[in-house]
Amino acid sequence: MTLTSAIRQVDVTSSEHSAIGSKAHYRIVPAKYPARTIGTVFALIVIFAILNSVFSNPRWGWDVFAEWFFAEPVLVGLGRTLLLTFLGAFLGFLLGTGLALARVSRSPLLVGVSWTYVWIFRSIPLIVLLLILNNFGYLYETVTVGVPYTGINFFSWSTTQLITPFAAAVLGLTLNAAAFSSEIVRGGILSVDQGQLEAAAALSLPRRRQFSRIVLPQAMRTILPNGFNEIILLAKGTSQVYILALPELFYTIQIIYRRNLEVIPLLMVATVWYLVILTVLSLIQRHIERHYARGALRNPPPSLFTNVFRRFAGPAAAPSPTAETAARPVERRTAIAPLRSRGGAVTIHGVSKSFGHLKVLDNVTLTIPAGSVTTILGQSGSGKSTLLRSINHLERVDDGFIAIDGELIGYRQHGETLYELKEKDILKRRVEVGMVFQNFNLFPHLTVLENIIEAPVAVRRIPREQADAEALGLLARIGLSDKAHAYPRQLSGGQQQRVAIARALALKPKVLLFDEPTSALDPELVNEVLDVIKELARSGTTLIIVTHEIGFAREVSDLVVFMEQGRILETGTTEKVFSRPEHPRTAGFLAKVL
Ligand SMILES: Nc1ncnc2c1ncn2[C@@H]1O[C@H](COP(=O)(O)OP(=O)(O)OP(=O)(O)O)[C@@H](O)[C@H]1O
Repeated sequence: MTLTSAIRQVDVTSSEHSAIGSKAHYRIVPAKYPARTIGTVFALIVIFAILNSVFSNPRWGWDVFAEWFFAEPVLVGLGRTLLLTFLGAFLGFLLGTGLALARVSRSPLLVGVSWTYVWIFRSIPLIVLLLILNNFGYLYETVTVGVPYTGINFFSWSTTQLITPFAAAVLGLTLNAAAFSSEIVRGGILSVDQGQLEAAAALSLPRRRQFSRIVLPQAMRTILPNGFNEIILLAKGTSQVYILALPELFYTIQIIYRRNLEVIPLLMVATVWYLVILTVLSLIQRHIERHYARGALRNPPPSLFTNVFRRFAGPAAAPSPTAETAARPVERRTAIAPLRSRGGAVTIHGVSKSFGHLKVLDNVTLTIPAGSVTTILGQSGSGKSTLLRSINHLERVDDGFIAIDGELIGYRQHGETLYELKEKDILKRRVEVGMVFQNFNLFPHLTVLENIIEAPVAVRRIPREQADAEALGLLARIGLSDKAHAYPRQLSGGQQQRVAIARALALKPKVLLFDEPTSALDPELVNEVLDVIKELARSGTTLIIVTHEIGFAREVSDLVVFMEQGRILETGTTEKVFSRPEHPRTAGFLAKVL
């Protein structure tokens, strides 16, 4: 194509555009999909043919169906099916959750017990298990509670009286469901990102709270679809208790059709009741899944209720969030006032750490003055992050110790010996050290405000109103007041990292650790985070920053540490390290990056 023809073509296109732009309203004709229309018509014909055949064929016996559908014995059987399903699912998931926790615990004994349980009970067919439990009285005539091997007994029952057919059914269904649900719950726990646990631990949340508030709600997204599958299988599986002559829904139906020989209509009674049970379970599942989907999607689809409301009220009735946000004035950040009068002094003494044969920290000794800003520089893999994570004991060191204001993190000293603290005591000491991660590690199922107040409320026991007020103050300082009720996935990377900084600050730590806070950000978002850290540098809190942003390190640091192969090669003021590096490796590194 020549240049003139190209220009002519552009002219034609732009004149077409201006013709389109001149008219106010157009009729929009939707695209046509003939194959889709033919498919829909075919499906309607097939559905009509099936329904017509089902309702016009007298052998289906719909009159008998109507007679028995609400009959008392059927409803009693249905009630028993529902009770067995509820008890089996509830107790099964309770036991299954315990087994899953045992399986992911650090105790080899608990792991072994859980693994063996799942291995045995997933192998035994339910029907066999039910029969064994029903015949337990043959194996053990009495069940006794007492002190073993002493002859001291408190209670004694006859096994056949204790394990009735109903108890055997509940026990069998529970033991069976527990084995399967344990794997479902374990799958859910494993699906939660490791960073979430680290962030919860860095915020000093107690173990139980880490599980109930952070891990479980996120694991539920994975647990729920499989879990409801298991409950639905259980609801249908209850029909196997017919082997114990227990008249649940299906067994009742069998008794009736053996008497009146109306097999098909009565099987339809059972089928329709099972359909009703499954429909109700599916609706419950949908509702619970929506609850646990909080924050999982950037733009969650509206609920069924909202859809119906919008249809009747018209689109204008729903407020437009974009209009609302647009109307808000652009917020300006206010300077970050000192959060505490004095940061903590950090003493790192003779710290070494290996991963297998790889020595990652080699006899590191460093003193960081209270209220100072220290940046740790060095090539990739030199041990910077490991040193930082050792300061708040996220990484356990092999040798040496780290203290904040003279108080050891992770250990108790007695004479020449250091005793490692229990996890709950480590969590208490960790409150003094905040941490901001490279990948933010915000809790995606909690709003920005909930992320920030989680630790102050759970760890420092600050009343909710006060925690909210302080969190809103922090959000104003980082210029994100209007995002208090947004979920992390609805924020940009830079905004997420600013919230992560606010979350760490909310505990008012003496020392704040930054692990490459900008390396997961697009270049244009880096400055907004660095600006917040610069403000913080004047706040009195001790900051220790691992970063590859050399210009920023030069501007903000009081102390610069250069690491290589797990050792500190050089430490000094910014002026000294950047202008007159002593070690040739430091000079080489700076020459490369500056
Ligand atoms: N959990 C672990 N298991 C085994 N090796 C590890 C583990 N964590 C870190 N390492 C290794 O330890 C060394 C130091 O890692 P570290 O993350 O501290 O380096 P870094 O200086 O922070 O690097 P970067 O700048 O690339 O983040 C690396 O060789 C790394 O592969």
